[in-house]
Amino acid sequence: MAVMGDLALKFSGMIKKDGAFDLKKGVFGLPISSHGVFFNARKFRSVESRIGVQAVMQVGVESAEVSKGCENLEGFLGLDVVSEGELREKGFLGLRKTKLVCTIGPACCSLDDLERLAMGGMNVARLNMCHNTRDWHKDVIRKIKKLNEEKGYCVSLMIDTEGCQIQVVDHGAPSSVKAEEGSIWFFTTETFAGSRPFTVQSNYEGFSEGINVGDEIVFDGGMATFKVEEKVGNDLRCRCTDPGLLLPRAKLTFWRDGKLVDKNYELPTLTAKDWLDIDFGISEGVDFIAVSFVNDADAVTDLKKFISIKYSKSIKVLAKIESLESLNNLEEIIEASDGIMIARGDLGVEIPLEQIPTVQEKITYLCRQLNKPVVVASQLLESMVEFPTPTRAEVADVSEAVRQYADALMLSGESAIGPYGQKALSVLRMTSSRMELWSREEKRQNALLQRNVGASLTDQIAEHICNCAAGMANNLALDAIFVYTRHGQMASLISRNRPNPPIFAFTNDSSTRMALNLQWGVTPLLCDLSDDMEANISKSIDLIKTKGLIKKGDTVLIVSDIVPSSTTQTVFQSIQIKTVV
Ligand SMILES: Nc1ncnc2c1ncn2[C@@H]1O[C@H](COP(=O)(O)OP(=O)(O)OP(=O)(O)O)[C@@H](O)[C@H]1O
Ligand SMILES: CC(=O)C(=O)O
Ligand SMILES: [K+]
Ligand SMILES: [Mg+2]
Repeated sequence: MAVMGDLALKFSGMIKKDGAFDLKKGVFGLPISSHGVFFNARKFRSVESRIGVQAVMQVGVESAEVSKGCENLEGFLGLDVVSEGELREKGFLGLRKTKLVCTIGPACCSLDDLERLAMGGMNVARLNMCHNTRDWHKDVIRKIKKLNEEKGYCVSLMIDTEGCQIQVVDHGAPSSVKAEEGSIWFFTTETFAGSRPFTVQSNYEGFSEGINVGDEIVFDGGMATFKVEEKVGNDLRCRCTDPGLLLPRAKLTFWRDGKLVDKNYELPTLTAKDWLDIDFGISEGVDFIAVSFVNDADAVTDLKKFISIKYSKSIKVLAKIESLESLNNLEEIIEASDGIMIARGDLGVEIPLEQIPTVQEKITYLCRQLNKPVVVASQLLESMVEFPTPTRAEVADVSEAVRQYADALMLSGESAIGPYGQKALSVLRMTSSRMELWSREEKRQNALLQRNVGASLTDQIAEHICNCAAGMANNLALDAIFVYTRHGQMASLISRNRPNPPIFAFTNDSSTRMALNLQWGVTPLLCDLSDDMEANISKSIDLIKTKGLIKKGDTVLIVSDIVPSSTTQTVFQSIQIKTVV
């Protein structure tokens, strides 16, 4: 623990221009050298599934591993208590489609608080590694796992890396300083204790490199602005041109002729502390890693390789879109990732605010096209950090994200530090349910076009089956869609069509179940799956009927992509409709 503490401290102090990269190599070098020893079935599947028989063999290896942990699922219907309650109360069409992510912080970290959020519809709990200690995060993770195991909730866990950006060093008190118009300030990397009048210390050694006289320095996307008047060695002498508050850890951006001077790419996406946080998260069993300040696909690809080689397990990697550079490489980043977070907070520091709505719409559209879940994050209900009711504009913003068919919405400070976290969650819940209903009534999903994403024939067949399934379920006004899936691919392909009936995804892989928690309209269930598809179907229908959740006359559409573990059996991709008798 002492080592972790030291590193954390170092990185919140000064970013060395090369130090962080060296450390990253150190962490990464270890698993790379063992490449070839740990062959991972999942990795094989994605690469080799285009080569027929071999793919079946590899999937066979994996399914054998997977079923090891699920031996006692026979006759068990792993439906979470919240979905079950919602289903009983509101029926199939009443199930909420948009998923909800809550950032956990000091205002909601007791077991009771967490349970209230789980009951209120939190699908994913996000831990921002920028704040607090690993022990604090460990405690939250364990509490959530306890709630899942002992009380039947199904809340997935996400860690969000700190990353690094050019910031003002936090000297402790005073918490903020006012800069008056025309006042002269020095920007430096020289370290000093306490605060020094008219001096701002940056955390990045190279902050002034490439910056010219006449350039502007903007605090936190517009809190205050300075014009560079003189370069003095590594320091900058600046005049305040737009007065405002200088907060500790404020983000610094540099502008020339109205355009951002992009210095982010000089910094590593994953610092040494981030790698330690990632190791910590994986060993604590989190389901998602959200990577801050991704600039290109490489950061995501490297991390996914690292996880598959070192841990041989499936942990979903989400790329956070919050830099100008990430917008330039958007499509390759989405393709490389398991999902995207539109991190509007930091994004709004790098691009003009008026561009955020169109950028958001473009990203949500592209993610759906490429079949990757997308989370819309930051300031959705910002006023609720302080007040018990949202502004009308905030409700309109939430509705707009739902109208765009985002998979998930995220609370930040509203749940982490605000006193009205549960209320904010219920505002998200009610607002999204309302917009979902309107979208169904208006038949808006009929206009959704899908891009073909499958490369192999098998993948293309799966995709067409899912598109047809969604169309049939809507046109025939069926009650529910059941999909049997080991890796969640079919469930996500159906979800992509945003169909009216709820999608129940039956899987025997608990990591697939937790990952599907972020997917629009999918209720994941953990159950036993055999190679006998007909037996799987009738058993799950019986179990749901026994619980009184489905009744005689209900009609369900059933989709399956279970690939049998024996190569002598054929791949079972099917679509069928059953009326409950
Ligand atoms: N674990 C925590 N401990 C203390 N404060 C927290 C914690 N998590 C969040 N907060 C507080 O909640 C506020 C909003 O949280 P959040 O983590 O979403 O910040 P953010 O700045 O939007 O995210 P990021 O740092 O990834 O850009 C933060 O300013 C912070 O004060
Ligand atoms: C969520 C986040 O990182 C942001 O909005 O900046
Ligand atoms: K973060
Ligand atoms: Mg951010």
